[in-house]
Amino acid sequence: MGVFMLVLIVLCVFICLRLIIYQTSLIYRLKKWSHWIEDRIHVHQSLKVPELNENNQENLFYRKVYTYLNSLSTVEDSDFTNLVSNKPNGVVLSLDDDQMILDTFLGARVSWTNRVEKIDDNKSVCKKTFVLKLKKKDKRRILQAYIQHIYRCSEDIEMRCKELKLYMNTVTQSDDRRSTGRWSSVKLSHPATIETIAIDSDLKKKVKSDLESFLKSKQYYHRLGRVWKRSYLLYGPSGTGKSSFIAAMAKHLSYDIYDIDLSKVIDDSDLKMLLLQTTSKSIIVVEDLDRFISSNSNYSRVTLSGILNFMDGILNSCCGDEKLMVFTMNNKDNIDSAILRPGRIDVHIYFPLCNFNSFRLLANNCLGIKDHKLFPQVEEIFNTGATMSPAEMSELMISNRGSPGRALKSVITALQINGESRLLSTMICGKTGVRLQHNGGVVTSDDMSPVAETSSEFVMDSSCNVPVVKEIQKLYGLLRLKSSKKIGPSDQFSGSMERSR
Ligand SMILES: Nc1ncnc2c1ncn2[C@@H]1O[C@H](COP(=O)(O)OP(=O)(O)OP(=O)(O)O)[C@@H](O)[C@H]1O
Ligand SMILES: [Mg+2]
Repeated sequence: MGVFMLVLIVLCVFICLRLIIYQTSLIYRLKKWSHWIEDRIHVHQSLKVPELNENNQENLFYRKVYTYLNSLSTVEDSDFTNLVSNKPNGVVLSLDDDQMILDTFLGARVSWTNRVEKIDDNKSVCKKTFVLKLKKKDKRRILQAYIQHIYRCSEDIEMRCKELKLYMNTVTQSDDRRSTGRWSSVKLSHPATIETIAIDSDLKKKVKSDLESFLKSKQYYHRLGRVWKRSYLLYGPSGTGKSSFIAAMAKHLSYDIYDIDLSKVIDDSDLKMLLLQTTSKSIIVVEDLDRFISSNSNYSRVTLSGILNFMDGILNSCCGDEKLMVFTMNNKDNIDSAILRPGRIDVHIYFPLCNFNSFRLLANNCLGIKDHKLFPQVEEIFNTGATMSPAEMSELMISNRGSPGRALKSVITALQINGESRLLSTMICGKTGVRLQHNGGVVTSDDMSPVAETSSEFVMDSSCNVPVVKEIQKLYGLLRLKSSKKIGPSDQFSGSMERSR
C-alpha cells in the first residue's frame, strides 16, 4: 500500500511539473537563461549593416537583411513586434526599433538587433543599422554562406511579392518631329495561369521544367560564354491561347512583360534602343511576327536584319540578361529559316485547336464539370475530325454557364456545323484547289508540340480564288442558319461563330 501511494505521489508530481513547464513560459525562460550563460562564455563579434553607405547612398544589403529578418519565424514568436498593414487582409510583421531577434544557420546561433539612433530630435532624423552578433568561432565557418543565404531568401521573397508589370512601347512626337518609341507600363493583372490553359498536360510539364531549368542555369550559360536568355516561338491558329500563355509564363516566373508592337517602332536603331531599355527578369514579347513580316507598314522601317539582330543575344547582354523572348505566329511555314534557327528560337510550341482532352479541361474550368452524360457524344464528334478554337469553345461555355447541359449541347452543335462545313469545303476544294490540311503537330528537333493532335486547319493554295471562298462562306451561312433554329436563340453562340469566320 505504501509503495502504491509513493508511485501515485511521484506520478502526480511529474504531471504537475509537466503542466507547469508547458503551460507557463518556464521552458522559454530556461532557454533564455541558457543562452545568456552561453553568451557570457563565448567571445562574440558584432557586424554592422548600415542603411546608408559612406556616400549617403542606400546600402542594398540593408534592404536584403530587412526583408529577410521580417520574414523569420522568430519575429512571429518574439515578445513584441510591429503589425503593419497596407491592405485589409495583408497584415505583416515588422521589427521594432532596437528589437533583437535570433536566427540559426548551419547549427550556429546568431542575433540581429535593429538599432535606431536619433541624430536630431527636432527633425527626427534616424540612423538605422542592423547589428549582427555571432560567435567568433562560427564566423569563419558560416559568415560567407549566411550572407548568400540572406540574399537568396530575400530575392525569393521579393520575387513572390513583386507586382508584375506589362510594358508597351508607345509613340510620342518629340520636338524634332521624329517619333520615338518609349515604354509605358500598367499592372499585369491577366488571370491566366499555366494550369488554366487547355493544352496537353505533358506539354505543360515540359514547358514548366524547361522554364525551371532555365532559371537555374546562370552559371552554365556564362561558362559557355552565352547570354542567359531563351527564346520561344508560340504558333498556331487564332484563339488557341498563345497570348494567354505568355501571361501565364510571366506569372509562373514572376517576370515583367515587355510587349513590343513592331508597327510602332521607327527603324532598326529604334528597336535596339527599346531593347536596351528593358530590364532583366523579363519576357520580351513580339506578337504576330509572321503578320508583321508579310505586311508593309507605312510607319515602321524595321528590316529583317534588324529583327535578326534583335533576336540575337548581343544587345541583351548590355541591359542585364536573364530574359525570355517570346514570339507568336499563326503560321511559321513561310518564315525565313534564319529567324527560326536554334539560338534565335530555342523552343517551338504548337498551339492546336481543341481536341477532346482540351475540351474536358475547358469544361472543368468554365462549367466546373469533370464528366457529363453528353461527353461521349462530344468525343464522338471530335473523332470525326471536327474542331474549333479554345477561344470559341470557352466563349460558348461561359455564355451558357448557368446550364452545363445547354452549354454542352451548343458545343456539340457548333462542332457539328464545323464538321459539315469541313466536309463541304473538301468536296468543293477537291475541284477548285483549296487544300484541307490535317495538322498532326509539326515536330522539329526541339519542338514541344504534342505528338498526336487531332486538330486541323484550312490552308488556301495560291490557286484558290476569292469566289470559291465566298461560295463556302455562303453555304456555311446557310448551315449556320439551319442549326441555329435547332438549338434555339443564343446571341453569344451565333456571335462567336460569326467572329470565327
Ligand atoms: N488553350 C486555351 N485554354 C484556355 N483558354 C483559352 C485557350 N485558348 C484561348 N483561350 C481563351 O480565349 C481567349 C483568346 O485567347 P488568346 O488571346 O490567348 O489566343 P491567341 O492564340 O493569342 O489568339 P491570336 O492568335 O488571335 O492572338 C482568351 O480569353 C483565353 O482565355
Ligand atoms: Mg494573341
